[in-house]
Amino acid sequence: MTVLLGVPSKGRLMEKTFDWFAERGVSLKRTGEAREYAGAVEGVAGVKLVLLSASEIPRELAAGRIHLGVTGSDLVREELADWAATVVELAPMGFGHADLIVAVPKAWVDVETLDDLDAVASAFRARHGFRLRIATKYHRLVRDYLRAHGVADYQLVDSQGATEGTVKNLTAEAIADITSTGETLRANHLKILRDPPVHCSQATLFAAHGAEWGAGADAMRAFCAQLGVTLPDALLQNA
Ligand SMILES: Nc1ncnc2c1ncn2[C@@H]1O[C@H](COP(=O)(O)OP(=O)(O)OP(=O)(O)O)[C@@H](O)[C@H]1O
Ligand SMILES: O=P(O)(O)OC[C@H]1O[C@H](OP(=O)(O)OP(=O)(O)O)[C@H](O)[C@@H]1O
Repeated sequence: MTVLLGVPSKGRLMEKTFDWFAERGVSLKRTGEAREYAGAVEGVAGVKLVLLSASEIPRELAAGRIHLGVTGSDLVREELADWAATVVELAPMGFGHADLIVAVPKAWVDVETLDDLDAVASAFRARHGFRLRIATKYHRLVRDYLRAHGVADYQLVDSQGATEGTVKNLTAEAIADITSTGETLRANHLKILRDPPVHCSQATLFAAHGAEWGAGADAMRAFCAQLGVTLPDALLQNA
């Protein structure tokens, strides 16, 4: 059986993933025509490359359709209800850093922390008759975070992109999104709350608990040894 390795199919995440494996003697390549999602692995036996959208990799791991996957740690936590029981973090990869944060309009001079946001949210509801809206695509992570910090009087509104624009467009009062340079927040007159971020994300190599390893177990052991990655004992116990 072949070990299936899921990797982001485009952009910076794909290129940096290819670099990370190359530094460890494994060559990952896109093959075929420019827009064809086909790939090849050289330098290790019994491993096949599967090119996927970064946001689909958590689901493919959970379904056991791939054995290994590279994606942002934020996406795994957001997409999988019980992520730690479903996948194992084999290696943080040191790129794709982004913080999932909550931000409010810069003009809200009295709001610097989640406690301030909670106070404003209660007042907002009393004044407007509806709950303060926070735009995000990270529903699970943001809901859990706000619950843990005692913020209750809000509603999440879905935003799958250009989230920082929702405040200006009057479809939300605040946002929760990832940021790396902070430029998009600044350009949209938003400021990050002072509390610790919802999550500090980076690209991570994950393995699926529920995948069938079969004869692929030996290839997996050799692959992890080559990558310098520690293989948790529990992972291959059913192989
Ligand atoms: N500005 C950024 N800086 C650093 N990392 C980022 C940035 N934006 C996104 N990321 C990270 O990249 C990952 C998402 O990558 P990407 O947008 O390519 O995935 P995707 O949603 O699957 O894309 P698509 O659906 O268009 O294929 C997330 O883990 C996220 O944290
Ligand atoms: O802090 P910065 O360096 O400005 O980066 C942050 C931006 O990057 C991401 O957007 P992406 O480019 O993935 O597009 P999206 O808005 O469609 O998600 C994120 O959603 C922010 O909008």
